[in-house]
Amino acid sequence: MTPERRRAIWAIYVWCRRTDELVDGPNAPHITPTALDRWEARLEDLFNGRPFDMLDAALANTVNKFPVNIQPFKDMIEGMRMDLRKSRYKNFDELYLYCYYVAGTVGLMSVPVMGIAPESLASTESVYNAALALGIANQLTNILRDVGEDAQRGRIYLPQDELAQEGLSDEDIFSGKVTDKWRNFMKKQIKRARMLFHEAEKGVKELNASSRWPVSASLMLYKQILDEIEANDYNNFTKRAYVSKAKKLIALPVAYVRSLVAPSTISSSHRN
Ligand SMILES: CC(C)=CCC/C(C)=C/CC/C(C)=C/CC/C(C)=C/[C@@H]1[C@@H](COP(=O)(O)OP(=O)(O)O)[C@]1(C)CC/C=C(\C)CC/C=C(\C)CCC=C(C)C
Ligand SMILES: Nc1ncnc2c1ncn2[C@@H]1O[C@H](COP(=O)(O)OP(=O)(O)OP(=O)(O)O)[C@@H](O)[C@H]1O
Ligand SMILES: [Mn+2]
Repeated sequence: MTPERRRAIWAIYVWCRRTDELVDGPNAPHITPTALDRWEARLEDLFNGRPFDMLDAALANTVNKFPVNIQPFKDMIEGMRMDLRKSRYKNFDELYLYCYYVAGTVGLMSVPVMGIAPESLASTESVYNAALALGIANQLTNILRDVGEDAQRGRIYLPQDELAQEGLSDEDIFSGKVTDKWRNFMKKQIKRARMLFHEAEKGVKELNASSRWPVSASLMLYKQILDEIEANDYNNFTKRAYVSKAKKLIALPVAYVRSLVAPSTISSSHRN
């Protein structure tokens, strides 16, 4: 990315990390909905050019330079409120909403910084849809990787109706035994996450040329966590799926070559 864009993404990353840290970090037990209201007031202040601290100032600078909207930031805070309120999700619709709040929003925050290629003929809406898909896919992957860890905190970020369809209950998650029922359930969840990564891939080539490589690389790296869950024979209860340094290094040149694909132009959109 260009140095300016890189700094902007860094500022967004830091704000997201700090927001997540409120509910997941060492101070989490003291975090009340009121504390999140205060965090939201700070967000509004920095969007109005009145940052509270140095890190807020970095984001204030970013929203000055790029046409970033405040809504996805507010939505992420809403996701943290949701996380404080509930620890079960009835169906995929409910889980999707949570994933939008805490991760789809990251895609919406990033596109105005990454920029859409000036020569792209894709609709703005379709690029945002791809960015949303990448956020949701990442979050679903994060959830599938962390099933055991989350269960230890009493949390199950999986659709209850789909667990039931497979004959699984909360108890099965807490006992953490890899059974055929669990493998079947996991196969379907992995398939859904891969579909969303595929949706996202279509959008990468529409981004500004300098932004394609980092997005393509992070997409490939995160998607590979799904392969590692399979390689662990679906034991995401006691084994943390991770992509080795070697595989990460190999992904970089592959992502680079993919990032050279040109955006859709008149000729390519008329191809079919
Ligand atoms: C057209 C197109 C494809 C555009 C690209 C759009 C784009 C850049 C999308 C980025 C998507 C992305 C990186 C989403 C992050 C999703 C995620 C995993 C969120 C985590 C939430 C909380 O979950 P949980 O508590 O279960 O997780 P932990 O166990 O605590 O990890 C988050 C932690 C929320 C906070 C998110 C971040 C800290 C990541 C922010 C990242 C960026 C701003 C970098 C984006 C840049 C690039 C190059 C991908
Ligand atoms: N540069 C990046 N590209 C793509 N995704 C990223 C990037 N940086 C962070 N993320 C996503 O944001 C999430 C949170 O980032 P973080 O750096 O805190 O890592 P983490 O794996 O969550 O670590 P921890 O287990 O300590 O919370 C990551 O799991 C990953 O999904
Ligand atoms: Mn977290």
